[in-house]
Parts: sequence; structure tokens; C-alpha cells
Amino acid sequence: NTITRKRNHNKLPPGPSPLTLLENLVELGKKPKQTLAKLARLHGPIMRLKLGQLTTIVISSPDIAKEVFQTHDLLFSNRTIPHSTSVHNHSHNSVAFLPISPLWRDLRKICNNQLFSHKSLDASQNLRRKKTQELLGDVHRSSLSGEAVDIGTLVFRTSINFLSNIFFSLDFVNSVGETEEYKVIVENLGRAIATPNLEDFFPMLKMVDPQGIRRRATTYVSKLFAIFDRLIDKRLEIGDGTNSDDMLDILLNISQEDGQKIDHKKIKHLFLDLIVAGTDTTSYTMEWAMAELINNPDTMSKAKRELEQTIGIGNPIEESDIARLPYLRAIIKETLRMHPGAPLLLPRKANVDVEINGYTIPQGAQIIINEWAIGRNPSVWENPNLFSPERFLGSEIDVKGRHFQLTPFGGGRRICPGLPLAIRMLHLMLGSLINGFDWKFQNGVNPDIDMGQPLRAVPFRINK
Ligand code: HEM
Repeated sequence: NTITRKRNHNKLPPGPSPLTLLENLVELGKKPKQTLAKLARLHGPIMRLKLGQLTTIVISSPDIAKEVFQTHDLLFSNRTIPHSTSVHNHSHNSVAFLPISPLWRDLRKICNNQLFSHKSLDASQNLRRKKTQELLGDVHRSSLSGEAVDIGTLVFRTSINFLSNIFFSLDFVNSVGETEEYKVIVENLGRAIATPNLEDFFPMLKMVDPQGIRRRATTYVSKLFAIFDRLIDKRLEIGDGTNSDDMLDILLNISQEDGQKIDHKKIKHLFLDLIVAGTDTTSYTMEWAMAELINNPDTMSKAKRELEQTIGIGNPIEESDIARLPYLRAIIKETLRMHPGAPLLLPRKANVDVEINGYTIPQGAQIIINEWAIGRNPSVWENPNLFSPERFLGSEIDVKGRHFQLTPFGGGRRICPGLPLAIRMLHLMLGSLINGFDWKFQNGVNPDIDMGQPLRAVPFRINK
């Protein structure tokens, strides 16, 4: 599995034939995990896939990922643009898809200043505390009636309401019906980016939209934009008198001062990116963390014991407690290793010809880091298929993009800006769910959430 370091320009190991590749791509849309496993077995640390107009380099080795995220970060800092993001001209306004440019920098700066800096995260802590209490209230009600809860859906509701409060000072989701409505929007938009689209490989298909991806993306972006439009119009009508100081107010103020930096259209694209990038990934990670804990009773007991000793059974968890909960932190890392929310991260592009490990990556090639395969690679991790948070105790490996065997949030200048928020939310929600309740799978059965079954589990309230 080691890569030969001899000079081997332009002779990147080829991947499967175009036909097999096409089959794999179709499968990837349907069964992402099984397909990734197969691809990881088939190819080594680096592989070139040539299909139609697009050359894709798939990287499944920490050493080579380091070249992309650190050594040559700038040269790999743009993305290939999926055609599905051309909907509503999103790719030209999107912090996630713009090339490195003054607009991208302005948008990242706005995100950091308003949302993700230490200071703004501390300022929004009350809101997360409140949304977590509401989550626990829902779980408590189910525990009284002995009903199973759908973890992914509950966490989705918590995360989207947290974001909608920061943005607009209101809950997007107040009922089961609304949760479903927003979940469908976000899942479909995520899929529009993650599903391999034949249009991206064969540009002549762009008019045809053979998989209907662009049609679906148009429907769901339009739905979200209609909601944002209504909220922005309402805010502008109400005028200055009712300054609520949320992110919408701040962005409208910036747009008044400097319309170049951000305008109404760009505000909508930014909210779209943040909601799509931030909610599905968080609920997916939480669903897996809970599934692994319920499946591994010893790990669950250890986590509960740590919480009991540090915080006290049933007591509310504060974000400031996270630093004192090493086992809980190890559980989140282990979940992100085995079940990265974005298994192929987001695509990058070689801005010029770049030499890495003796290979020349051709200009314009799409670069995919196969995070899922790196997390399951037996030459990187001992017993990679075993859920064992202990491997992280006393280890310096973190998820901040500097340990290349574990980069679920990417790395370099394009690293996920939501990382600090995601980390706080994941620990807060997971710690709260297990410190307040015992959990069992519905009907005692371990659901295979790989197969797209949502995790349903029954909570039992713990008496203090
Ligand atoms: C467990 C949760 C999350 C995971 C696993 C995750 C993962 C990722 C990954 C892999 C990337 C691409 C990084 C790269 O190319 O190097 C990314 C980008 C991004 N993420 Fe996250 N993310 C999460 C949560 C969030 C949250 C909560 C937000 C915001 C509310 C967010 C907003 C973004 C944005 C805006 C980008 C694009 C950045 C750019 O291209 O400059 N993410 N995320």
C-alpha cells in the first residue's frame, strides 16, 4: 500500500475502466458506503480516474492528503464546480464554491466575525443551551410515553433552529411537519452536490439533466430563497425601530455601508450555504455517535461514568465542561473517524500542474480526499473497524486539519469554517442526551443505519 516515490510524471496509477467507473459512480449515489469500501480496496493511496472531460485524482493516504492541505495548500485551494451549483447562479456567490477571491475572503470574514469566532460562539452559547434544553424536553416527553425517538430528526431540528435564531431570531421549525419539510430541502440540496452528476463529466449533457439533479436543486433552492425573501422583506418593512441585532440585521447594515461586500442576493446565498453545510453533517454525526454508543454498552457506561463524576447525573452540561470530558471528546473523534459526515470531503482543483510524491497532478484535475478510506485504513489505524474511543486517549490527534489521518473537516485555508461551532454542538448534545437518559434500540434491534434507516431509540429518564 505504499506509494513508490520514484519520479513517475504523468503516470498516476489509473483507476477502474470508464465503464466500471460509471457503474461505481451510479452506485456511489445509491450506496455511498459500500462503494467507498470497494473503491478503497481496489485502489492504492492515489488513483487517477478519467471519465469524459474530467480527470479526478482520488487520495486515500494521510501523507498525500498532507501535500494537498499543507505543502501545496494554495495550489489546491479552489474547487471544481458541480454543475448543480449553477442553479440561481449559486456557485458565483457561494462561500463554499467561489475560488479564492476578494468576495470569498469577505464572506469567510463575515462568517468568522458573526458566527464562528470564539467571541461570537461565547455570545451565542445561551441560545445553544436553550435549544439543547428543548431537545431534552422532547426526549423527556417520549420517555414518559415509552416512545422511540428519531435521533437524526431531533438533532436536525435543534441545529436548524439554532442557526435560524442566530440568522433571523426565530425558530424555522415548530412542528414535526416543518422538521420534515426542512429536512427534505437540506437533504436534497446536499445530495445535489454529493451525487456524481454525469453532466460534470460529459458537458454536452448539460442541457439534458439526465439524472434530474439540477431540476431538484432548482426546486429546493427556490423554496429556501422564497423563505429568505419573505424574512428579508419583512425586516426591511419594519425598518430601523426594531433592531434585533441578529445576523440578518448585521448583514443588512453591511450591505447599506458597502453594497460590494454583500447585498440581498449574496445574503441569501450565504444563509443557504450555512444551513445546508451545517445541519445535515451535524445530525449525521450525532446519529452515528448515538448508534455506536447504544451498540457498545461498555463505551456508553464509561462515558456516563465520566459525566457522573465530572458533572453529576442528570445535571445540565455546559460548553465549558467539554475540556474536562476527555472520554466524550474521544467518542466524537472516533465517530468522525469511522463515519465522516462528508466521506469524500468537498472537491478541490489543481490550479496549475502540481508535483506531489513524484506524480504530476495535471492542472484542472479534480482532487478528492477519500476521508472514509483513510479512516478505515489498517495501515493507519489498528483494528480500523472497531469503535474504540480509547485509541484517542492520551493521543494528540485532533480534527483541526493538522493531523492528516483525521481530517473530517478538511484542512488548509479552505477548512470547514463551522468546525468550532460543530464541535461545541456535538459535545453539548451528545453529553446531554446520555447524561439525562438511558437508551435502547427500538424493539431491542440494532438498525442498520447504513442502509438509510434512521436511528430510532427509546429513552429512559435517569432519576438523579
Ligand atoms: C460535523 C459537522 C461538519 C462536518 C463534518 C463538516 C465538514 C466540512 C468539510 C469536509 C468541508 C470542506 C473542507 C475542505 O475543502 O477542506 C466543509 C466546508 C464548509 N463547511 Fe462544514 N462541516 C460540518 C459542520 C459545519 C457547520 C456547522 C457549518 C456552518 C454552520 C459549516 C459550514 C461550512 C462551509 C460554509 C464550508 C465551505 C468553506 C469554504 O469553501 O471556504 N460546516 N465542511
